[in-house]
Amino acid sequence: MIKKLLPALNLRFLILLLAFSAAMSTLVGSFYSTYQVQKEQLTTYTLNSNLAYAQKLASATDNFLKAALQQLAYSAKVIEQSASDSKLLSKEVIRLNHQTDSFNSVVINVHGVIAATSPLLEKIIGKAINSPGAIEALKEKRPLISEPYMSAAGNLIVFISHPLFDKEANYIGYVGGSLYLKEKNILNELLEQHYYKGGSYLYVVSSSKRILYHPEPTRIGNVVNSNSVIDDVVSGGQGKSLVVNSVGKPMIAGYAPVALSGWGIVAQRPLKTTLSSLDILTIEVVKRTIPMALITFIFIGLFAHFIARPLKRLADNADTLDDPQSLEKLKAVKSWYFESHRLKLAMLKGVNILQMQIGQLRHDAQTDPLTETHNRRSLNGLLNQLIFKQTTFAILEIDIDFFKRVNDTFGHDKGDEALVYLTNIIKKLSRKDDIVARIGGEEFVLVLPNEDSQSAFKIAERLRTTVESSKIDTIGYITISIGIATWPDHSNDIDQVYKCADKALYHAKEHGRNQSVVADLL
Ligand SMILES: Nc1nc2c(ncn2[C@@H]2O[C@H](COP(=O)(O)OP(=O)(O)OP(=O)(O)O)[C@@H](O)[C@H]2O)c(=O)[nH]1
Repeated sequence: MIKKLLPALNLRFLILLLAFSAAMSTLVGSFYSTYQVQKEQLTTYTLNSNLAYAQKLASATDNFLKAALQQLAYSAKVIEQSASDSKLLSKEVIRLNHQTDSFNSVVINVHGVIAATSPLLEKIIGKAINSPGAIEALKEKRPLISEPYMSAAGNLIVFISHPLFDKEANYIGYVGGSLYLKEKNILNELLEQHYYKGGSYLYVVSSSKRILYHPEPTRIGNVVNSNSVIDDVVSGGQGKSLVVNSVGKPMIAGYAPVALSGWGIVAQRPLKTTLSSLDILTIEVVKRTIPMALITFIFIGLFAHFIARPLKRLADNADTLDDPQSLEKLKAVKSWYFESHRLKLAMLKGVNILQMQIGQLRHDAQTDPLTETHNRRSLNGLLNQLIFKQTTFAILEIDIDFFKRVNDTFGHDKGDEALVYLTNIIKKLSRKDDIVARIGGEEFVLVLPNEDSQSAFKIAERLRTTVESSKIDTIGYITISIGIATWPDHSNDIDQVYKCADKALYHAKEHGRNQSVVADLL
């Protein structure tokens, strides 16, 4: 299994993999952390701006309500001058109505009966009023902003009133006005100045968590429970928070209370919208990063190639160190950095030693140790090469005569010296392309390429006579017998040629030794 995997996992691939994963994790990591930091900043910024906006609107609403109460207080003073004067009452409520343009105005006497209205509604003048706001105002006898309530005509109303007292400080009723929350009024106008972009909106709740203002009119009048922001703002708290709105959307909310009425103003923006610009920014950054990343990867690829190349070449050569050309191939490897250079030097050293040893072994395997001539195996190889090249040749099979006697008389060492001595004579008389081999104890072969029987015989005779006439210091004179055969004249089969030479040599021995004999043609 591992062996199967190994070829794919080359160094270049591993460097690429490492560089790619490092670059990718750095990129993804930096994108992620940048995104997170910016998301945090954007969220915090939106939280803060929503809080600031809610505070601003809460204060504006507070001022609006304060102004409304002050206007009522002024009217109350005017009315208190002459509460029984119905003309004055009418005049003042009309003036009040026109002054504020925020709500209608009405004067109620101590019995809860309507004394004057603006706009003028004659049919209700003199009638008792029993709306929750009116009842509350009569009961409280103080400047009051009522809880919102639903009127008989189905309007959501907040009733703002100021009590009336006579000169003796007896309570004589109140002057007040209704603010119709679902209709266009100054409160709506104030709130609608809000910039509703990207899903941002704000809403106002009463102290009883009823929605007084909402950009979606159907929500007005609804009571909102289980909302931490509303719970906090109606308790007078202000702050900022991530909340989920009534339709399950995460929102970034800022909220502040309206001190005078106990209402709460919540400004919020969908988290998704807030972050969408960040998503676009991130995609843009990724897009712009891609070309640079590609260039980097190409650069890494090239670099990986240059790092891996010398090691790959060295590894390729490692399999064929016994190849005679491996030394040259190794030298050609451009080992441009420290480790590859060290490796190359070590391999060169190894190859040198290996090839020297191989050379020595080859030499040993092919050479006769005593005479340093070819042995039989080497001779066969060389003859096969000649045959392969169709080079004709003659074989001289040379055998020392009565060599046993030499050994017996002078000892084996002297016999060895005689063998070396004979070798030197053979070598001296042979030409560059001739092959000298020792194939047995005192048996030699001299191969003469491109020689026929005749010229081979002449050379054999020259050799024989030279030996015959050369005195070896330690043992005196020796003679040799030579059998001669040629390839392919005697046979195409090299074994048969040997046999012919053998026969000729045997013939020489049989007929008095110290002679050269050419084998008969078969
Ligand atoms: N000194 C020495 N003697 C060897 C070596 N190899 C073989 N001999 C000897 O060579 C001799 C060969 O003897 P024989 O085969 O009887 O032949 P010969 O005495 O030369 O007689 P003929 O060949 O018939 O003339 C033997 O005594 C071997 O011991 C060697 O390496 N060194």
